[in-house]
Amino acid sequence: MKLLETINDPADLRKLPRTSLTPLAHELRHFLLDSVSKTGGHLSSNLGTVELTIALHYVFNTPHDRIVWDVGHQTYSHKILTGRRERMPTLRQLGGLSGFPKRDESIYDTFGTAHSSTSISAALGMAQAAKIKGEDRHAIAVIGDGSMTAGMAFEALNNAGVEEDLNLLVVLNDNDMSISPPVGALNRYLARLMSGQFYAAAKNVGKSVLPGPVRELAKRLEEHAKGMVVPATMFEEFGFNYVGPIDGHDLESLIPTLQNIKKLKGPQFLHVVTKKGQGYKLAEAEPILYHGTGKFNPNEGIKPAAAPSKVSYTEVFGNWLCDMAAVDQRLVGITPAMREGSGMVRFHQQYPQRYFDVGIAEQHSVTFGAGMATEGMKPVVAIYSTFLQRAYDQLIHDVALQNLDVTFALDRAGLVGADGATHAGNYDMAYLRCIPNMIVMAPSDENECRKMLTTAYHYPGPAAVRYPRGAGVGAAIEQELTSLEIGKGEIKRQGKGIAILAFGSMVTPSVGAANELNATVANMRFVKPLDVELVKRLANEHDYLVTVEEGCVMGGAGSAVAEALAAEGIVKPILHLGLPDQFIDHGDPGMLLASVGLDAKGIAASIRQRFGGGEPRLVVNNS
Ligand SMILES: Cc1ncc(C[n+]2csc(CCOP(=O)(O)OP(=O)(O)O)c2C)c(N)n1
Ligand SMILES: CC(=O)[C@@H](O)[C@H](O)COP(=O)(O)O
Ligand SMILES: [Mg+2]
Repeated sequence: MKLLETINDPADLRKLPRTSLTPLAHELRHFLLDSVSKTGGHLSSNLGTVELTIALHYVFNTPHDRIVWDVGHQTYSHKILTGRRERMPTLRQLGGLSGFPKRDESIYDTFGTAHSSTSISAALGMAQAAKIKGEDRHAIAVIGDGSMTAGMAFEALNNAGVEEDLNLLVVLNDNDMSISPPVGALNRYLARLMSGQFYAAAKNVGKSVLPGPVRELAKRLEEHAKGMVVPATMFEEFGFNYVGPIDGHDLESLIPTLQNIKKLKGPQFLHVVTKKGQGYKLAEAEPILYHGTGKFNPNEGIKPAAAPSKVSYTEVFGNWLCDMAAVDQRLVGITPAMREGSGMVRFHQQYPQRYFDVGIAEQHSVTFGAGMATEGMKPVVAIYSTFLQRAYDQLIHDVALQNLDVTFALDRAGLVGADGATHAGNYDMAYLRCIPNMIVMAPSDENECRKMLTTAYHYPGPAAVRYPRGAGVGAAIEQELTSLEIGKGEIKRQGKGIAILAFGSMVTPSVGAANELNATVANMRFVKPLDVELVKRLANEHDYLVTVEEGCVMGGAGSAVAEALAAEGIVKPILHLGLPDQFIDHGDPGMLLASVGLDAKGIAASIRQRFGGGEPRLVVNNS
């Protein structure tokens, strides 16, 4: 029987002799590769945290001691060791295991994560609560070097370092990578720590656990060896006891170091060095490619896809960015650490001086763009809808209130599929349309996306284009950089009785539904400014109105239509279709949309259910 199969929870792991842990790590890594290659998922980060996960569960008394995993995309080993091994084939699928920690999935998932840089705050909260309640437990935050760049992580360090009697451990998992290569001064600083202070682990742990005279001797020897007094690390200045860097793949250093740290009081900081993709040569060589994978054959590795028939919206944006940059020197492209996902690789290559990866720092990315705009630059902030949530005040206070000319390219708008509720871009239409000065667009196809980006770019104030993950409908894309008339929608299909006012990705399924019902479909294009003339006309010419959007119904584009009707004093039966007031878990995007009635069939069914059944003027199937 394999070692891994004997472990159904960490208590089983803790019964193993130390000598079994290295073979266990080997089995676990093999299992991970095999499993992720069948389901897809975040491979390279998980391969890099195998030993760290084993060591943490081996040394600490989980779940009594709390581990909070930052981002949580590296928790597959943790899931496997905490009773979920057999469910790994369901990873990120409808009804299956989440790709991130979830409190309702396991008692070992102490805190839900997926947006980065929250772990230190959450673990500090847990440690503080334990102190108040008089409970003796450790709280451990495991955070990557990329996630460490976010302001929130430093807010938490600043708060934690003065709490001298808290059992808080921050483990910095430094693999010298974010999704793409890490950026900024922190990365340079960590590299300096790594190059100069490998002896420090022994120093700091030793200092704290050795008796006084021995400690003094050790200190003198160490200073003698270096010929200088070592300056405190930044983390020590924050009030942490800094230990490291140590090799995060060497269980022989990880386990004793953690055992020693466990005995210490007060905020501890352990710096471990790991390799993204460790143990799978292809992922080690190309950690970006293997950061998030689909299914692949592990013997062959990920193969370049045969030329896809449709381009993704991300590519539409990336191509537009390069084309617009070619004709306007003022254009600058900004990404908070999502170069690949946002389609900016080619822009980075072609315009390195005008490309800015600011790290995982969404708030900063927005205000940085605002600053550029004050000087006459034309910033384009490319950001996932879900991550812009982080920068809401910056959007209002720094951009919109000053009516600054910043273009927002909001990728991953709507349901995203395998990443689930944490990454879904469900709220942007609601949270953007209420901000004065903003204009907000949602394309129904790829060509319209390009035109909307141009429209947003030329609009001399804040403007957002929100487009979904993945491919569009396969529309031909014109190469010209042309704008749309602001605030104007179009009739896509003329019918009778029912008018469907559709936004963005919902135009195509609405046409499908309208074909069944002989309804009119309007592609509204603008969430803001809304085409009020079109709304009035549709209301006058039809008996029933339906709004459809891939965004939250509450406060979204449909609400804008209802508000416009009310303002005009028009009373009409109206049905709002969109994402319900609930979080929607991971799964296949098409299935998820169908599950909330946002495919053609579901839209038609909802309309029938609401307006059918004897309503005299409803016209169905009479085309
Ligand atoms: C707030 C936020 N912004 C961006 C992301 C996207 N993202 C997920 S993992 C990741 C890189 C994290 O790097 P690191 O913490 O070093 O972990 P590693 O992947 O190297 O293990 C990024 C940018 C996110 N999850 N949350
Ligand atoms: C963990 C994380 O936040 C990212 O890796 C995210 O999963 C990327 O999503 P996309 O695959 O949509 O770029
Ligand atoms: Mg990293």
